[in-house]
Amino acid sequence: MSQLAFAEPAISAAVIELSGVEKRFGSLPVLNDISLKVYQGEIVALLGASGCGKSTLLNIISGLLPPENGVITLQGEPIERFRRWHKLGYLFQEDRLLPWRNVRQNVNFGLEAGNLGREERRQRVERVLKLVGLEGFGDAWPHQLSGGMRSRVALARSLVVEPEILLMDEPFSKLDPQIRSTMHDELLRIQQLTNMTVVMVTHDVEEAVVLADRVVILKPHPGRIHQISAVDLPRPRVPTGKTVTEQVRLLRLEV
Ligand SMILES: Nc1ncnc2c1ncn2[C@@H]1O[C@H](COP(=O)(O)OP(=O)(O)OP(=O)(O)O)[C@@H](O)[C@H]1O
Repeated sequence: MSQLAFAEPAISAAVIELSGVEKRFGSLPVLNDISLKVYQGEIVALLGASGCGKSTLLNIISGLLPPENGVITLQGEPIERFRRWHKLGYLFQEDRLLPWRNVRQNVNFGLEAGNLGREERRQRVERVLKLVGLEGFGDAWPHQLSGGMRSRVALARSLVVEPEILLMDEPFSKLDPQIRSTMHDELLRIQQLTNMTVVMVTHDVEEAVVLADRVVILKPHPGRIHQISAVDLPRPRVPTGKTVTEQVRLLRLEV
């Protein structure tokens, strides 16, 4: 792992670029001078102690929350001009499934803000259900599903828009370790297929090392970038493997 602060990969133009981003809530400064570039097909983990502003930063990248200062561009467009509904997927900590809708209808929810025709929507939903391993479960209801399956439905709903950027806020943190690990594999498989750019929030160092190409470590009061580390281990990364354990130890010293 490169311990160089602000290490950046030598690849194409940034898909996400933040420059001098600041955020306050009332008199509380939450983010201070955040500058970061994320490149096509990268998985970047935002890692840090509770309250350091990880979720706030993700919400700013998504355009849900305006910053006080700073510039944000997505694929070179100012964020307010970025056509969010079909380029950006957002996966939350809770699966947020609607209990009165079956699996297919929950996934279709991701498309309802757009202007695709009924047949195109139907095909996309079926395609994405297959992609996440839920083929044949379209008619099931949320209450009939295990935690892992619910998590797959939420992932499908965020992928059905075929996003170029996927933002994830600790989506697997409530799953038990075995299912969590399966979801990590699934995410990596889908990312390889689609070459999506992924920014994920986590407070789990091991999750960051297993999934990310780069780990951005934030420190609190106010939230700021402390270090950016490239994780250049081969995949698949085994959480209990020697190299991963060593990286986890090194990053833990920084968090
Ligand atoms: N809507 C809000 N209004 C006021 N303060 C807020 C709001 N949202 C977040 N904060 C505060 O901003 C700070 C950063 O919160 P944020 O949720 O971004 O941190 P985090 O690193 O994601 O934390 P956690 O790991 O616990 O989810 C915290 O002090 C929090 O209390």
